[in-house]
Amino acid sequence: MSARRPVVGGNFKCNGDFAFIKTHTEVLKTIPKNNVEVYVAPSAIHLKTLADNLKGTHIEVAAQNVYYEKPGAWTGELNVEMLLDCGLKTVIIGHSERRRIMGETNEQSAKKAARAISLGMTVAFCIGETLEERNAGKVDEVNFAQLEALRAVLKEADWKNVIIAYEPVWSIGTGVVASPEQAQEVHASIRKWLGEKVSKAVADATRIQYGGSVNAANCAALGKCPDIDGFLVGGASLKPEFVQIVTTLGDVKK
Ligand SMILES: O=C(CO)COP(=O)(O)O
Repeated sequence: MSARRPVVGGNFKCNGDFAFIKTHTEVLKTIPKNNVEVYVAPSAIHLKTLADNLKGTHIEVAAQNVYYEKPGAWTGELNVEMLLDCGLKTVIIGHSERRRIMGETNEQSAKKAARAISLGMTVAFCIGETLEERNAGKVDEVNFAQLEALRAVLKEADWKNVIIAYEPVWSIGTGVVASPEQAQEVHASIRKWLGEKVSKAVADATRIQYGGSVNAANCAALGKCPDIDGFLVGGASLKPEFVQIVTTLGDVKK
């Protein structure tokens, strides 16, 4: 067994209402307390309600995004202090939907991560290539550029607060999951990059989640890969299937 604790995140994205949050709370409470760390990220408007609902359980609530500035005149944004005030410890940063739809750059994503980490939060930092980039043989180039922006703003000690989420854009919400071989290959090169650019200790300790069309049927094969430490789940995290994904990962990582 790896020394890295498996970790599964559920990214609800821009879905759900308060009635859903209420019924899904009961589903989430059935997640077994095993060797897997679990966080779920509802929309900003549902954060406090879900955090209150899950208080005292082993399921952590995380945010999907945060701004990189201190509190101030930033209409429409949330700052790190607000997330902490909500009792949150983890925030997803740099999801491909933010990068590609909202136009967030590598540098902006890195600044968000740095500020969250400087105030003690853990960051699930998303990276990943498009199909066009993969077909052009640029998988490492794209992922390493996204990671390099993060490396540039962190000290070595900060990496203990980083989870990397490798989410190939072509696999997100498409039903086209990366094969275990494809995912393992990229996870291994990310770990090698960490070893070369940060340190061997950080490479060994940093958890790398796979994200993109993960479901109850494909998670066991992915979870058996040595460099896949867990998943960031989108669509399936809105369903009872999410419980099964956590259970299965716990079993394959025993
Ligand atoms: O983007 C994702 C998680 O952040 C993955 O989404 P899907 O699991 O719906 O493909």
